Amino acid sequence: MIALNHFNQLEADAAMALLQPCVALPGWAAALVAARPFASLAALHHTAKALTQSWGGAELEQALSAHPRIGEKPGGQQAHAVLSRQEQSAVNVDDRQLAEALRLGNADYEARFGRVFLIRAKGRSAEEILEALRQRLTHSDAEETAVALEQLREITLLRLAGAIGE
Ligand SMILES: NC(=O)NC1=NC(=O)NC1=O
Repeated sequence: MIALNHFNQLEADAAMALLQPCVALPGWAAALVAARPFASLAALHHTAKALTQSWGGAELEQALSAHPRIGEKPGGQQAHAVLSRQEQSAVNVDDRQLAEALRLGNADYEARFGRVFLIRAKGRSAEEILEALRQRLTHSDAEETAVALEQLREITLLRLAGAIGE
């Protein structure tokens, strides 16, 4: 984590590199970097959130390339893989029955919507995630795109909060 005033002063490419693991949408990071300097963390988060409002199906598809399935903790040391593992740390898939239910749920979701099931995993147990997955399977395409985008916004802003602090 770096301080806001340090972020404000970083070279643009270093600032972009810091934001890259938040979401695989370079346009969002570039717009946030261009909006510096920020007078407060609240101003940073206000702008960061505002910049997510224009996201639609295309952005969701692009962003999902950097999100592993729930329950499939990604390998490797790339920043977004490390973050995914941390976010999914509470998803206790040692319970084999639960792990299998998540695996099947992911498969059902992908068959229904044609993309990976995305949920803000931080602070949620595997049971809560499975329940959300089952509930979201009942959504229309439009409803589910909106819900998945909201989860992407939550994950992005949580990662931003982890990258830049006081
Ligand atoms: N498919 C997913 O929902 N992935 C993820 N959710 C998170 O909160 N972090 C992830 O990588």
